Amino acid sequence: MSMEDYDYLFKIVLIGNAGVGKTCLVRRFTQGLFPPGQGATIGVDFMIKTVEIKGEKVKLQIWDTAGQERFRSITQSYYRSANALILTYDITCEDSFRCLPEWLREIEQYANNQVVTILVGNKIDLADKREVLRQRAEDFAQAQSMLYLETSAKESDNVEKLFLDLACELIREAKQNKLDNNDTAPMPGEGKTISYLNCCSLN
Ligand SMILES: Nc1nc2c(ncn2[C@@H]2O[C@H](COP(=O)(O)OP(=O)(O)OP(=O)(O)O)[C@@H](O)[C@H]2O)c(=O)[nH]1
Repeated sequence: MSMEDYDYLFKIVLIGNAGVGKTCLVRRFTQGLFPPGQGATIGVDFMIKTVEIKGEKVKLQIWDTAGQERFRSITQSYYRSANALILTYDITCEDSFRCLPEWLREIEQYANNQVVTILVGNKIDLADKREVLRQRAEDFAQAQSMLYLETSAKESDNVEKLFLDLACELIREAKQNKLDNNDTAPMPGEGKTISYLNCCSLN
């Protein structure tokens, strides 16, 4: 495939506390594996996967950021150009959920105001260790106008759906923006509600 052989190019950035499973989600999606003994990300990693949605080729640039506080100034610089953010927490770790408002402040401060954000509760294979009820997370996501999905990188649960639904939403927005000719682009600081689209759900 040549460099130009795609219809859309989107940048997706994963953020969230250390250890919630961001790298495992990316590796499951891009390489189809669950890496044993995955170490902490240093700074930022980058992977590419091209998918086809309704006959259109969509190239996804996926940026996996380190959750550790000490890398925050590096990772913040990747927010600005993101088309979508995957804000991840671990359903077995209350702390990772409690930190979400802090992450939302980061998004508010550093991301572009058109960014599509999806909240992801990872590690649903560890159901008996769950600390954050699904309803609570759904309510939180809805209050913040975010999409919500629960995944397991380990069991490959909802991982394809996560990235394909996002790609689908980004295509929809790109087409809409073209139609609107940017007349209705939100003003800085104006919130944006995203409707959830299931147009290319796999399950
Ligand atoms: N049971 C289970 N464990 C998972 C899952 N996803 C990730 N893990 C484990 O959680 C730990 C952290 O995973 P990472 O993918 O490195 O987490 P991260 O969010 O990228 O962490 P940082 O790079 O430090 O920000 C590893 O031990 C993984 O094996 C999952 O879906 N289920």
